[in-house]
Amino acid sequence: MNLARADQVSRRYGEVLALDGVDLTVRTGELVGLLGPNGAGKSTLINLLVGVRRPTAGRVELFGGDPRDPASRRQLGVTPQETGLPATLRVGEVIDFVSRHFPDPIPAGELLDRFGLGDQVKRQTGGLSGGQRRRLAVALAFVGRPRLVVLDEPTTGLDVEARHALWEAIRGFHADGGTVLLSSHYLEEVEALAQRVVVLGHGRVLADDTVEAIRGIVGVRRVSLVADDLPPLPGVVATEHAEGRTHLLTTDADQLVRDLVIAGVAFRDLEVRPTSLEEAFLAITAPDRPTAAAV
Ligand SMILES: Nc1ncnc2c1ncn2[C@@H]1O[C@H](COP(=O)(O)OP(=O)(O)OP(=O)(O)O)[C@@H](O)[C@H]1O
Repeated sequence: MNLARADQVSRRYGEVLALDGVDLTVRTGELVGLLGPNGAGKSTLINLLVGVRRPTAGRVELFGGDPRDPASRRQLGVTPQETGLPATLRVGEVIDFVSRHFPDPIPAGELLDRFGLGDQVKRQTGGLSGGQRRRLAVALAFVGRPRLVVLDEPTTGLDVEARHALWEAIRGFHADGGTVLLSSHYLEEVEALAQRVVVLGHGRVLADDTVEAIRGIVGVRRVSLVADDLPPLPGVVATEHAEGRTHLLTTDADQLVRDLVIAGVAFRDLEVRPTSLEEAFLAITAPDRPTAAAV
């Protein structure tokens, strides 16, 4: 069953086209990562799917209905990117307040243990660390035993330990049959959690595939050098020329450098560095861009 669906969805904010013809389907039992650089449109897509905003064009569905209809959101848990907790309320009181909205909430103690906050129940939220506050905000999405949880950059600002505690909680929910859509800047986070990855860039879906397939694409490196003439080189997925340098995008930089040496290329100023997600995707998905030509 489709729990959330976007069908040719666009969203404009004045001059900015934040989403441009996006298709996305989240099915029961999936753990889907939404990956993309700043401004790619991740939060906008999430806000449309959970009914906070309306699309400019296209259709959005949640549990088969309109996300803006409260009835469609009964089995949904959400943690937005920015959250605010009343500073003077205690952790237990916040959970109690949210729990009262649901017929069968998870007991506060159990929820807090799951999120590594078991000893914080009596603390005022204003006295929590930033990481503890974020974990509480994420935990609140799970209070009502939702079928679908949507988390917008759940681990931003968390240290490694807190991040891993949160990953465990998300994995536990998924292992019990829960469905998750989470956005992230971090490939590492999506790799650790998701089976399927949807990559957004400039408001478009650049890829929608398994983690393995996406890793293959974003594992691209940039071998950059100055050379007068280059022979055809195996393993180069795109070539760019800029400011007198040639940039070769490849999935195996070591082999490419060996091939350059074997071919006797008189290169100078060699640099090897990872491509950003955005660079890799733009290079691979838009081979007819003026600066990138598939070899
Ligand atoms: N309320 C708004 N008013 C005007 N422009 C907006 C608004 N919300 C988002 N945008 C613009 O829409 C585009 C997509 O933003 P969005 O927040 O969806 O991206 P994102 O992928 O979630 O980015 P980030 O990773 O930085 O959170 C950006 O250009 C952003 O500036």
